[in-house]
Amino acid sequence: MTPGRIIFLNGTSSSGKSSIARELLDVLDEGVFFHLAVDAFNAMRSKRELGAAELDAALRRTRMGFHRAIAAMSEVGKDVVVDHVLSEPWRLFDCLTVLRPEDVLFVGIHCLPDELARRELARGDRPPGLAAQQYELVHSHGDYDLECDTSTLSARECALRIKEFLPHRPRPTAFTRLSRRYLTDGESA
Ligand SMILES: Nc1ncnc2c1ncn2[C@@H]1O[C@H](COP(=O)(O)OP(=O)(O)OP(=O)(O)O)[C@@H](O)[C@H]1O
Repeated sequence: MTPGRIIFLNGTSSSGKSSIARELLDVLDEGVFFHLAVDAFNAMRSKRELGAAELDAALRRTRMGFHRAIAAMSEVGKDVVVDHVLSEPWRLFDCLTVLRPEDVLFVGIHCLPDELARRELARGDRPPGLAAQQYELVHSHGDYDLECDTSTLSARECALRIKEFLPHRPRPTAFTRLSRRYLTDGESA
């Protein structure tokens, strides 16, 4: 069975990942893509109050499960658009461990800090300062197949750029280069 393609969108909160993922499902007309969002996985959890340590452990395992769900969908031939925030090094390392690197198109979603703060205030459903706190962390590995800046492009325009790029993605992929750096050569983040 041919593995499904994985379009992996990584950026801070409010950078526009979910908006791009929705547009991608609309514009990608070859194959059937599924949008897998880390937020949606977190929202599946029962709402029982947890202590700080228990919550941390639950969130970590939820993310590990999320990474494996992406791998499982791709393994059974489903194409996926992933919407994630790689704000801790282990999240990227875990993805590098469980996903087939050649199947991943790794897309950095950027947005200027002032615009992120404006969006956070306007949407009102994210704590102020969340995006700023993640800003330096999410792109620290510094390698992508493609990057989009939503300060200047609409979600639709980003989706169209990704669609156009998908058949021409370079080999080795960014995930392959990152696997070599972090898993084979043992570089730390
Ligand atoms: N390209 C864009 N230009 C202007 N506004 C945008 C753009 N993309 C998204 N937005 C707006 O920014 C807000 C956050 O967008 P979205 O939910 O797509 O971000 P996200 O990265 O998925 O955030 P989170 O990780 O917090 O769920 C929304 O109000 C959305 O309408």
